[in-house]
Amino acid sequence: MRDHQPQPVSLQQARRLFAPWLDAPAIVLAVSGGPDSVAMMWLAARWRRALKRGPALHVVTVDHRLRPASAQEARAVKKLAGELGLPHRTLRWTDDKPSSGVPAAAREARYALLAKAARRAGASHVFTAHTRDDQAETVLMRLSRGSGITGLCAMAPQTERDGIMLARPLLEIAKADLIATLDKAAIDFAVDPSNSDPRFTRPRLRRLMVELAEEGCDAPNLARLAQRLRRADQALQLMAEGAERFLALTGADPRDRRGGWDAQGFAALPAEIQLRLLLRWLDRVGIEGPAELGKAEALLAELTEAIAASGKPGAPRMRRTLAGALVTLDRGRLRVEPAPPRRQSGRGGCTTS
Ligand SMILES: Nc1ncnc2c1ncn2[C@@H]1O[C@H](COP(=O)(O)OP(=O)(O)OP(=O)(O)O)[C@@H](O)[C@H]1O
Repeated sequence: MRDHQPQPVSLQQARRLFAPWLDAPAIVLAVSGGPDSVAMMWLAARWRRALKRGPALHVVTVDHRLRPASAQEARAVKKLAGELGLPHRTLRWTDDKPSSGVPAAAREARYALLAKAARRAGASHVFTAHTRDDQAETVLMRLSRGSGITGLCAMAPQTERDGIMLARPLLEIAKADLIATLDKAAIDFAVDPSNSDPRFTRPRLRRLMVELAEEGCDAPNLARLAQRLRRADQALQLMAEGAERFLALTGADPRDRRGGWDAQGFAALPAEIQLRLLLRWLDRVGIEGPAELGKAEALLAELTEAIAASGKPGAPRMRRTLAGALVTLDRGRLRVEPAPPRRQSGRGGCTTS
């Protein structure tokens, strides 16, 4: 294992990290009171002060009211934001809490509140303080669920939600460096006990990572894997778009009853591109949300066999439903259409989903 010697993040480094957002009109900093987001607030405030121009910064804390200390933590963030000359708002999660899946519901509510706060502040972006360690944990979590290439890309540096860009400027920074930054500046932060509660997956993975790191499977390597896969994923996505335009030349779009793609042309594409096209059309046409990767792979394997056999006499037609879409192979044409409504009883016999 290569030991990482924690280093405070310098102003010069902060300038490089935040530079892509220099021309944003305003930015909401999502600050929970934990070390990562407090360090982000401190660094962004120094960056903004040194610039003497750039986006207006607004600090927002969401009080989920799940722990007795949460209101006090929000007040501590407000106090520090004030000392740094930044406006601060606390938004409370007032919805009824679900009986299960509280962390996921809290996350969903948090992002909705942050997007609302951004719109109100005229901000184009919300910054969260996800670190390289969070990225590595996400990769491990996805690995343990058998994710494919796209899933293993883990968190993107920037994504869009409800017209607001969610940016993660610290995704390449080690958590230990952010803590060293706060230590050096003598700034206090909150410690959320649920971050080490073994009932949750992430804390368990965090513990596991200490052992994995001994074998070289450490946060820098896992985060690097995510970065490399993101590059590959983007390239494959472009190839899939090109292949789709090419297939469109061989027939109408796959929803068209009289058209559809030329099945042999589809089968000649690399398997990964076929899979991406299938997933894309299932998503566009189906009404049940994205198809599961494993199910789409199984369907593609069946299609590949059926297309190979389709030139032979007596080759059967193929009809399968998945994720609310109907995939058919008939007389050399491949179609993906909305699935007809399901029959209440009886044996349909052609359902893959
Ligand atoms: N209650 C909250 N209010 C505002 N922003 C939050 C809140 N919880 C999380 N965030 C944002 O989402 C990011 C990731 O959340 P996560 O739960 O992983 O971090 P955390 O445990 O709150 O600690 P830290 O602040 O050290 O990241 C945070 O860095 C922060 O930017």
